[in-house]
Amino acid sequence: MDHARISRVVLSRRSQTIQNPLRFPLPVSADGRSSIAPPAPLRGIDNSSFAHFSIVKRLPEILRRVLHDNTFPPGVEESLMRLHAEIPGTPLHPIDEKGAPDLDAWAAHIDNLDGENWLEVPWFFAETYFYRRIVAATGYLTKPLHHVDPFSYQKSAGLRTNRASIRRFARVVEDALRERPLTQEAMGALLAQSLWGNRADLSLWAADDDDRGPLDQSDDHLFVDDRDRTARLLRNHAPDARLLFVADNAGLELVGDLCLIDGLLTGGIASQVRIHVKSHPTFVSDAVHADVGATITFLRDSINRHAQKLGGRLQEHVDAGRIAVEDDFYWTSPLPLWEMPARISEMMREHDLTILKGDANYRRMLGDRHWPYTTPTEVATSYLPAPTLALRTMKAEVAVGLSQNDMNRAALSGQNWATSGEWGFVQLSSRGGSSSA
Ligand SMILES: O=P(O)(O)OC[C@@]1(O)O[C@H](CO)[C@@H](O)[C@@H]1O
Repeated sequence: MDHARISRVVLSRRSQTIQNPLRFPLPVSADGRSSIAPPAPLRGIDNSSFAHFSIVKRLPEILRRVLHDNTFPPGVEESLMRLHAEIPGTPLHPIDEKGAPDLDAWAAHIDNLDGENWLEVPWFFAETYFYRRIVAATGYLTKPLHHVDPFSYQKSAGLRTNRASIRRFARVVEDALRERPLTQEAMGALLAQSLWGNRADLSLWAADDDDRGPLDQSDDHLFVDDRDRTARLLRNHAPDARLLFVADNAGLELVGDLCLIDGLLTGGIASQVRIHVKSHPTFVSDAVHADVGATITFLRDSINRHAQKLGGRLQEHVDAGRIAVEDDFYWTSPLPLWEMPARISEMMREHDLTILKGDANYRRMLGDRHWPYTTPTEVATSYLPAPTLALRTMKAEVAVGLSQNDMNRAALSGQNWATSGEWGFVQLSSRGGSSSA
Protein backbone atom coordinates (compact mmCIF):
# COMPACT_ATOMS: atom_id res chain seq x y z
CA MET A 1 0.00 0.00 0.00
CA ASP A 2 1.33 3.45 -0.86
CA HIS A 3 0.62 5.31 2.37
CA ALA A 4 1.98 8.57 1.04
CA ARG A 5 -0.77 8.71 -1.57
CA ILE A 6 -3.54 8.87 1.02
CA SER A 7 -3.95 12.58 1.28
CA ARG A 8 -7.58 13.23 2.06
CA VAL A 9 -10.08 11.52 4.27
CA VAL A 10 -13.77 12.06 4.80
CA LEU A 11 -14.22 13.04 8.41
CA SER A 12 -17.89 13.80 8.77
CA ARG A 13 -21.29 12.78 7.60
CA ARG A 14 -21.69 16.15 6.01
CA SER A 15 -19.13 15.15 3.39
CA GLN A 16 -16.74 17.76 4.70
CA THR A 17 -13.20 16.78 3.71
CA ILE A 18 -10.01 17.95 5.34
CA GLN A 19 -6.33 17.35 4.71
CA ASN A 20 -5.42 14.01 6.15
CA PRO A 21 -3.40 14.77 9.27
CA LEU A 22 -2.64 11.12 9.91
CA ARG A 23 0.86 10.10 10.78
CA PHE A 24 -0.06 6.47 10.28
CA PRO A 25 -1.50 4.45 7.47
CA LEU A 26 -5.25 4.35 7.56
CA PRO A 27 -6.84 1.00 8.35
CA VAL A 28 -6.35 -1.40 5.48
CA SER A 29 -8.47 -4.09 3.90
CA ALA A 30 -8.15 -7.72 5.05
CA ASP A 31 -5.75 -8.58 2.22
CA GLY A 32 -3.56 -5.66 3.32
CA ARG A 33 -3.52 -4.19 -0.17
CA SER A 34 -5.75 -1.14 -0.12
CA SER A 35 -6.52 1.56 2.40
CA ILE A 36 -10.05 2.11 3.59
CA ALA A 37 -11.46 5.37 4.90
CA PRO A 38 -12.76 4.95 8.43
CA PRO A 39 -16.54 5.26 8.71
CA ALA A 40 -18.21 8.38 10.13
CA PRO A 41 -17.82 9.19 13.82
CA LEU A 42 -20.62 8.73 16.33
CA ARG A 43 -22.40 12.01 17.01
CA GLY A 44 -25.03 13.10 19.49
CA ILE A 45 -27.13 14.37 16.65
CA ASP A 46 -28.45 10.83 16.18
CA ASN A 47 -31.46 11.24 18.46
CA SER A 48 -31.91 7.58 19.26
CA SER A 49 -28.24 6.97 20.09
CA PHE A 50 -26.57 6.53 23.46
CA ALA A 51 -24.30 9.39 22.37
CA HIS A 52 -27.34 11.70 22.26
CA PHE A 53 -28.58 10.55 25.66
CA SER A 54 -25.11 10.89 27.07
CA ILE A 55 -24.68 14.49 25.95
CA VAL A 56 -28.18 15.71 26.71
CA LYS A 57 -28.73 13.92 30.01
CA ARG A 58 -25.49 12.52 31.46
CA LEU A 59 -23.16 15.51 30.98
CA PRO A 60 -25.46 18.01 32.75
CA GLU A 61 -26.03 15.45 35.52
CA ILE A 62 -22.27 14.97 35.93
CA LEU A 63 -21.92 18.75 36.30
CA ARG A 64 -24.65 18.81 38.96
CA ARG A 65 -22.78 16.10 40.85
CA VAL A 66 -19.48 17.98 40.63
CA LEU A 67 -21.18 21.07 42.07
CA HIS A 68 -22.86 19.00 44.78
CA ASP A 69 -19.70 17.13 45.86
CA ASN A 70 -17.39 20.14 46.08
CA THR A 71 -17.28 23.53 47.78
CA PHE A 72 -15.88 25.74 45.06
CA PRO A 73 -15.03 29.45 45.16
CA PRO A 74 -17.91 31.48 43.60
CA GLY A 75 -15.99 32.17 40.35
CA VAL A 76 -15.49 28.45 39.74
CA GLU A 77 -19.15 27.73 40.42
CA GLU A 78 -20.20 30.42 37.96
CA SER A 79 -17.94 28.98 35.25
CA LEU A 80 -19.43 25.54 35.78
CA MET A 81 -22.96 26.94 35.63
CA ARG A 82 -22.09 28.69 32.36
CA LEU A 83 -20.82 25.39 30.98
CA HIS A 84 -24.07 23.73 32.05
CA ALA A 85 -26.07 26.35 30.14
CA GLU A 86 -24.08 25.73 26.95
CA ILE A 87 -25.07 22.07 26.59
CA PRO A 88 -26.16 21.06 24.02
CA GLY A 89 -26.98 23.98 21.69
CA THR A 90 -24.00 26.36 21.93
CA PRO A 91 -21.11 26.08 19.45
CA LEU A 92 -17.91 24.81 21.02
CA HIS A 93 -15.40 27.60 21.66
CA PRO A 94 -11.74 27.77 22.72
CA ILE A 95 -10.70 26.62 26.17
CA ASP A 96 -9.90 29.46 28.52
CA GLU A 97 -7.13 28.45 30.93
CA LYS A 98 -4.12 30.67 30.40
CA GLY A 99 -0.80 28.94 30.95
CA ALA A 100 -2.11 25.38 30.59
CA PRO A 101 0.32 23.16 28.64
CA ASP A 102 -2.32 21.75 26.28
CA LEU A 103 -3.95 25.06 25.35
CA ASP A 104 -2.42 25.39 21.88
CA ALA A 105 -3.32 21.82 21.03
CA TRP A 106 -6.93 22.46 22.03
CA ALA A 107 -7.00 25.72 20.08
CA ALA A 108 -6.00 23.73 16.99
CA HIS A 109 -8.69 21.10 17.61
CA ILE A 110 -11.36 23.82 17.98
CA ASP A 111 -10.04 25.61 14.86
CA ASN A 112 -10.88 22.50 12.87
CA LEU A 113 -14.55 22.89 13.81
CA ASP A 114 -17.04 24.91 11.90
CA GLY A 115 -19.20 26.42 14.63
CA GLU A 116 -20.71 23.04 15.50
CA ASN A 117 -22.51 22.54 18.79
CA TRP A 118 -22.25 19.65 21.24
CA LEU A 119 -24.52 17.38 19.25
CA GLU A 120 -22.95 18.15 15.89
CA VAL A 121 -19.32 17.51 16.75
CA PRO A 122 -18.14 13.89 17.06
CA TRP A 123 -19.30 12.47 20.40
CA PHE A 124 -15.74 11.67 21.51
CA PHE A 125 -14.78 15.29 20.83
CA ALA A 126 -17.77 16.55 22.85
CA GLU A 127 -16.89 14.37 25.81
CA THR A 128 -13.15 15.09 25.95
CA TYR A 129 -13.96 18.81 25.50
CA PHE A 130 -16.54 18.66 28.30
CA TYR A 131 -14.07 17.29 30.83
CA ARG A 132 -11.38 19.71 29.65
CA ARG A 133 -13.84 22.57 30.28
CA ILE A 134 -14.41 21.33 33.85
CA VAL A 135 -10.64 21.29 34.32
CA ALA A 136 -10.44 24.85 32.94
CA ALA A 137 -13.32 26.06 35.13
CA THR A 138 -11.65 24.77 38.27
CA GLY A 139 -8.13 25.73 37.20
CA TYR A 140 -6.81 22.23 37.87
CA LEU A 141 -3.74 22.73 35.67
CA THR A 142 -3.07 26.32 36.71
CA LYS A 143 -5.12 28.07 39.40
CA PRO A 144 -7.20 28.64 41.52
CA LEU A 145 -7.51 24.93 42.26
CA HIS A 146 -4.18 23.55 41.09
CA HIS A 147 -4.33 19.75 41.25
CA VAL A 148 -7.61 19.72 43.20
CA ASP A 149 -9.46 16.82 41.59
CA PRO A 150 -13.15 17.76 41.15
CA PHE A 151 -14.00 14.05 41.16
CA SER A 152 -11.96 13.08 44.22
CA TYR A 153 -15.02 12.46 46.39
CA GLN A 154 -16.31 9.81 44.00
CA LYS A 155 -12.86 8.34 43.46
CA SER A 156 -12.20 7.73 47.14
CA ALA A 157 -15.74 6.38 47.58
CA GLY A 158 -14.86 3.95 44.80
CA LEU A 159 -12.15 2.43 46.98
CA ARG A 160 -13.95 2.65 50.33
CA THR A 161 -17.16 1.02 49.16
CA ASN A 162 -15.44 -1.83 47.37
CA ARG A 163 -13.37 -3.32 50.18
CA ALA A 164 -14.87 -6.80 49.80
CA SER A 165 -14.15 -6.92 46.06
CA ILE A 166 -10.64 -5.57 46.66
CA ARG A 167 -9.95 -8.41 49.13
CA ARG A 168 -11.22 -10.89 46.57
CA PHE A 169 -9.08 -9.33 43.81
CA ALA A 170 -5.94 -9.52 45.97
CA ARG A 171 -6.65 -13.17 46.72
CA VAL A 172 -6.80 -13.98 43.00
CA VAL A 173 -3.22 -12.67 42.53
CA GLU A 174 -1.96 -14.80 45.40
CA ASP A 175 -3.59 -17.88 43.91
CA ALA A 176 -2.09 -17.02 40.53
CA LEU A 177 1.38 -16.65 42.05
CA ARG A 178 1.40 -20.19 43.47
CA GLU A 179 3.13 -21.39 40.31
CA ARG A 180 5.94 -19.37 38.76
CA PRO A 181 6.37 -18.44 36.02
CA LEU A 182 2.64 -17.77 35.85
CA THR A 183 0.66 -20.40 34.01
CA GLN A 184 -1.45 -19.55 31.00
CA GLU A 185 -4.52 -20.16 33.13
CA ALA A 186 -3.34 -17.82 35.88
CA MET A 187 -2.65 -15.08 33.35
CA GLY A 188 -6.12 -15.64 31.96
CA ALA A 189 -7.65 -15.19 35.41
CA LEU A 190 -5.77 -11.94 36.00
CA LEU A 191 -6.68 -10.62 32.56
CA ALA A 192 -10.35 -11.42 33.19
CA GLN A 193 -10.27 -9.71 36.57
CA SER A 194 -8.71 -6.59 35.08
CA LEU A 195 -11.27 -6.64 32.29
CA TRP A 196 -14.38 -6.94 34.47
CA GLY A 197 -13.04 -4.26 36.79
CA ASN A 198 -13.89 -1.95 33.90
CA ARG A 199 -17.54 -2.25 34.91
CA ALA A 200 -16.75 -0.63 38.24
CA ASP A 201 -16.87 2.99 37.07
CA LEU A 202 -20.56 2.56 36.41
CA SER A 203 -21.41 2.42 40.08
CA LEU A 204 -20.00 5.89 40.60
CA TRP A 205 -22.36 8.01 38.61
CA ALA A 206 -25.87 6.68 38.38
CA ALA A 207 -26.71 9.48 35.97
CA ASP A 208 -28.46 7.14 33.61
CA ASP A 209 -29.88 4.90 36.36
CA ASP A 210 -30.12 1.80 34.23
CA ASP A 211 -29.51 -1.66 35.59
CA ARG A 212 -25.96 -2.67 34.69
CA GLY A 213 -25.99 -6.01 36.54
CA PRO A 214 -23.26 -7.56 38.68
CA LEU A 215 -19.58 -6.67 38.49
CA ASP A 216 -18.36 -10.10 37.42
CA GLN A 217 -19.37 -11.80 34.24
CA SER A 218 -18.67 -15.30 33.12
CA ASP A 219 -16.56 -16.29 30.13
CA ASP A 220 -19.63 -16.68 27.95
CA HIS A 221 -20.01 -12.90 28.16
CA LEU A 222 -16.70 -12.45 26.38
CA PHE A 223 -17.37 -11.29 22.85
CA VAL A 224 -13.71 -11.65 22.01
CA ASP A 225 -11.47 -13.88 24.09
CA ASP A 226 -7.79 -13.58 23.14
CA ARG A 227 -6.53 -14.50 26.63
CA ASP A 228 -4.61 -17.57 25.44
CA ARG A 229 -2.99 -15.72 22.54
CA THR A 230 -2.03 -12.91 24.89
CA ALA A 231 -0.61 -15.30 27.48
CA ARG A 232 1.43 -17.02 24.75
CA LEU A 233 2.75 -13.68 23.51
CA LEU A 234 3.77 -12.69 27.04
CA ARG A 235 5.36 -16.06 27.80
CA ASN A 236 7.44 -15.73 24.63
CA HIS A 237 9.00 -12.63 26.15
CA ALA A 238 9.25 -13.94 29.74
CA PRO A 239 10.90 -13.20 32.08
CA ASP A 240 11.69 -9.83 30.50
CA ALA A 241 8.42 -8.80 28.90
CA ARG A 242 8.02 -5.02 28.81
CA LEU A 243 4.51 -3.68 29.06
CA LEU A 244 2.93 -0.34 28.40
CA PHE A 245 -0.32 -0.17 30.38
CA VAL A 246 -2.67 2.66 29.40
CA ALA A 247 -4.89 2.81 32.47
CA ASP A 248 -8.53 3.80 32.73
CA ASN A 249 -10.54 4.31 35.94
CA ALA A 250 -9.21 4.75 39.46
CA GLY A 251 -10.93 2.78 42.24
CA LEU A 252 -11.69 -0.91 41.96
CA GLU A 253 -10.75 -1.02 38.28
CA LEU A 254 -7.25 0.24 39.00
CA VAL A 255 -6.90 -2.33 41.78
CA GLY A 256 -7.70 -5.06 39.22
CA ASP A 257 -5.15 -3.57 36.84
CA LEU A 258 -2.49 -3.43 39.55
CA CYS A 259 -3.24 -7.08 40.36
CA LEU A 260 -2.51 -8.00 36.75
CA ILE A 261 0.65 -5.89 36.73
CA ASP A 262 1.89 -7.35 40.02
CA GLY A 263 1.08 -10.87 38.83
CA LEU A 264 3.14 -10.43 35.68
CA LEU A 265 6.09 -8.81 37.49
CA THR A 266 6.17 -11.03 40.58
CA GLY A 267 5.20 -14.09 38.54
CA GLY A 268 8.31 -14.01 36.37
CA ILE A 269 6.73 -12.86 33.12
CA ALA A 270 7.48 -9.15 32.92
CA SER A 271 10.42 -7.08 34.10
CA GLN A 272 9.10 -3.59 33.37
CA VAL A 273 5.64 -2.00 33.31
CA ARG A 274 5.11 1.59 32.29
CA ILE A 275 1.70 2.81 33.43
CA HIS A 276 0.25 5.73 31.49
CA VAL A 277 -2.48 7.78 33.15
CA LYS A 278 -4.34 10.98 32.29
CA SER A 279 -2.74 14.39 32.77
CA HIS A 280 -5.92 15.77 34.31
CA PRO A 281 -9.20 14.37 35.64
CA THR A 282 -11.53 13.23 32.88
CA PHE A 283 -14.45 10.86 32.26
CA VAL A 284 -15.21 11.26 35.98
CA SER A 285 -13.14 8.48 37.44
CA ASP A 286 -10.14 8.16 35.12
CA ALA A 287 -6.89 7.76 37.01
CA VAL A 288 -4.37 10.60 37.25
CA HIS A 289 -0.84 10.23 38.59
CA ALA A 290 -1.83 10.76 42.25
CA ASP A 291 -4.46 8.00 42.07
CA VAL A 292 -1.86 5.28 41.50
CA GLY A 293 0.14 6.17 44.61
CA ALA A 294 -3.07 6.64 46.64
CA THR A 295 -4.30 3.19 45.58
CA ILE A 296 -1.04 1.49 46.54
CA THR A 297 -1.13 3.28 49.91
CA PHE A 298 -4.77 2.24 50.39
CA LEU A 299 -3.79 -1.40 49.78
CA ARG A 300 -0.76 -1.25 52.09
CA ASP A 301 -2.90 0.28 54.85
CA SER A 302 -5.60 -2.34 54.51
CA ILE A 303 -6.28 -4.59 57.47
CA ASN A 304 -6.73 -7.49 55.06
CA ARG A 305 -3.48 -9.41 54.74
CA HIS A 306 -3.89 -10.27 51.04
CA ALA A 307 -4.51 -6.63 50.13
CA GLN A 308 -1.67 -5.56 52.38
CA LYS A 309 0.76 -7.98 50.73
CA LEU A 310 -0.36 -6.85 47.29
CA GLY A 311 0.26 -3.22 48.27
CA GLY A 312 3.68 -4.15 49.67
CA ARG A 313 4.76 -5.93 46.49
CA LEU A 314 3.53 -3.05 44.34
CA GLN A 315 5.50 -0.56 46.42
CA GLU A 316 8.62 -2.71 45.96
CA HIS A 317 8.10 -2.72 42.19
CA VAL A 318 7.80 1.07 42.25
CA ASP A 319 10.87 1.50 44.47
CA ALA A 320 12.93 -0.81 42.25
CA GLY A 321 11.83 1.03 39.10
CA ARG A 322 9.98 -1.99 37.69
CA ILE A 323 6.78 0.09 37.68
CA ALA A 324 6.97 3.61 36.27
CA VAL A 325 3.96 5.93 36.22
CA GLU A 326 3.68 8.67 33.61
CA ASP A 327 0.97 10.89 32.22
CA ASP A 328 0.51 12.31 28.76
CA PHE A 329 -1.88 14.96 27.44
CA TYR A 330 -2.50 12.86 24.36
CA TRP A 331 -4.79 10.60 26.42
CA THR A 332 -7.13 13.51 27.18
CA SER A 333 -7.17 14.82 23.61
CA PRO A 334 -10.05 14.26 21.17
CA LEU A 335 -7.76 12.56 18.64
CA PRO A 336 -8.17 9.01 17.38
CA LEU A 337 -5.35 6.60 18.10
CA TRP A 338 -4.23 6.67 14.48
CA GLU A 339 -3.28 10.32 15.08
CA MET A 340 -1.12 9.49 18.08
CA PRO A 341 2.00 11.63 18.37
CA ALA A 342 5.36 10.09 17.48
CA ARG A 343 6.36 9.92 21.17
CA ILE A 344 3.45 7.54 21.84
CA SER A 345 4.04 5.31 18.81
CA GLU A 346 7.75 5.10 19.61
CA MET A 347 6.90 4.12 23.15
CA MET A 348 4.51 1.43 21.93
CA ARG A 349 7.26 0.02 19.71
CA GLU A 350 9.65 -0.08 22.66
CA HIS A 351 7.28 -2.39 24.56
CA ASP A 352 6.36 -6.00 23.82
CA LEU A 353 2.70 -5.34 24.50
CA THR A 354 0.54 -2.27 25.00
CA ILE A 355 -2.60 -2.81 27.05
CA LEU A 356 -5.34 -0.31 26.33
CA LYS A 357 -7.72 -0.38 29.23
CA GLY A 358 -11.39 0.56 29.25
CA ASP A 359 -14.10 1.74 26.96
CA ALA A 360 -12.92 5.26 26.16
CA ASN A 361 -9.45 3.98 25.14
CA TYR A 362 -11.18 1.39 22.96
CA ARG A 363 -13.31 4.08 21.37
CA ARG A 364 -10.14 6.08 20.71
CA MET A 365 -8.52 3.01 19.12
CA LEU A 366 -11.42 2.77 16.66
CA GLY A 367 -11.71 6.55 16.28
CA ASP A 368 -15.22 6.26 17.84
CA ARG A 369 -16.54 5.44 14.39
CA HIS A 370 -19.48 3.53 13.02
CA TRP A 371 -17.45 0.42 12.11
CA PRO A 372 -19.72 -2.46 11.21
CA TYR A 373 -19.38 -4.70 14.27
CA THR A 374 -18.28 -7.59 12.05
CA THR A 375 -15.24 -5.70 10.68
CA PRO A 376 -12.19 -7.93 11.27
CA THR A 377 -10.11 -6.62 14.18
CA GLU A 378 -6.91 -6.64 12.16
CA VAL A 379 -8.50 -4.46 9.48
CA ALA A 380 -9.67 -1.69 11.79
CA THR A 381 -6.45 -1.75 13.85
CA SER A 382 -3.93 -2.35 11.09
CA TYR A 383 -2.35 1.02 11.72
CA LEU A 384 -1.17 0.06 15.22
CA PRO A 385 2.63 0.20 15.45
CA ALA A 386 3.01 -2.71 17.88
CA PRO A 387 1.02 -5.55 19.48
CA THR A 388 -1.88 -4.08 21.42
CA LEU A 389 -4.43 -5.65 23.73
CA ALA A 390 -7.76 -3.95 24.35
CA LEU A 391 -9.43 -4.87 27.64
CA ARG A 392 -12.87 -3.25 27.69
CA THR A 393 -16.44 -3.84 28.66
CA MET A 394 -18.78 -2.55 26.00
CA LYS A 395 -20.37 0.72 27.12
CA ALA A 396 -20.60 2.48 23.78
CA GLU A 397 -21.89 1.45 20.38
CA VAL A 398 -18.40 0.94 18.97
CA ALA A 399 -16.90 -2.46 18.24
CA VAL A 400 -15.16 -4.69 15.72
CA GLY A 401 -14.38 -8.39 15.61
CA LEU A 402 -17.88 -9.69 16.36
CA SER A 403 -19.82 -12.37 14.54
CA GLN A 404 -23.52 -12.25 13.70
CA ASN A 405 -23.96 -15.06 16.17
CA ASP A 406 -22.39 -12.95 18.95
CA MET A 407 -24.83 -10.15 18.26
CA ASN A 408 -27.83 -12.47 18.22
CA ARG A 409 -26.75 -13.93 21.53
CA ALA A 410 -26.29 -10.48 23.06
CA ALA A 411 -29.62 -9.24 21.73
CA LEU A 412 -31.34 -12.07 23.58
CA SER A 413 -29.73 -10.90 26.83
CA GLY A 414 -31.37 -7.49 26.82
CA GLN A 415 -32.18 -4.40 24.83
CA ASN A 416 -29.20 -2.24 25.77
CA TRP A 417 -26.52 -4.87 25.33
CA ALA A 418 -24.22 -2.53 23.38
CA THR A 419 -23.96 -0.04 26.25
CA SER A 420 -24.71 -2.15 29.31
CA GLY A 421 -21.09 -3.04 30.11
CA GLU A 422 -22.09 -6.70 30.38
CA TRP A 423 -20.07 -7.84 27.37
CA GLY A 424 -16.33 -8.01 27.49
CA PHE A 425 -13.49 -7.81 24.98
CA VAL A 426 -10.02 -9.25 25.44
CA GLN A 427 -8.99 -8.26 21.94
CA LEU A 428 -5.45 -8.62 20.70
CA SER A 429 -4.13 -6.87 17.60
CA SER A 430 -0.81 -8.45 16.89
CA ARG A 431 -0.30 -7.32 13.32
CA GLY A 432 1.74 -4.24 14.27
CA GLY A 433 5.12 -5.66 15.20
CA SER A 434 6.50 -9.16 15.51
CA SER A 435 4.59 -11.65 17.57
CA SER A 436 4.20 -15.35 17.40
CA ALA A 437 0.94 -15.24 19.34
O1 LIG B 1 -13.47 4.39 29.64
P1 LIG B 1 -14.54 3.84 30.48
O2 LIG B 1 -14.48 4.39 31.87
O3 LIG B 1 -14.60 2.37 30.45
O4 LIG B 1 -15.88 4.32 29.88
C1 LIG B 1 -16.16 5.66 29.64
C2 LIG B 1 -17.61 5.76 29.34
O5 LIG B 1 -18.34 5.32 30.46
O6 LIG B 1 -17.99 7.03 29.11
C3 LIG B 1 -18.97 7.01 28.08
C4 LIG B 1 -20.12 7.85 28.35
O7 LIG B 1 -19.71 9.05 28.87
C5 LIG B 1 -19.32 5.62 27.83
O8 LIG B 1 -19.74 5.36 26.62
C6 LIG B 1 -18.04 5.04 28.11
O9 LIG B 1 -18.16 3.72 28.22
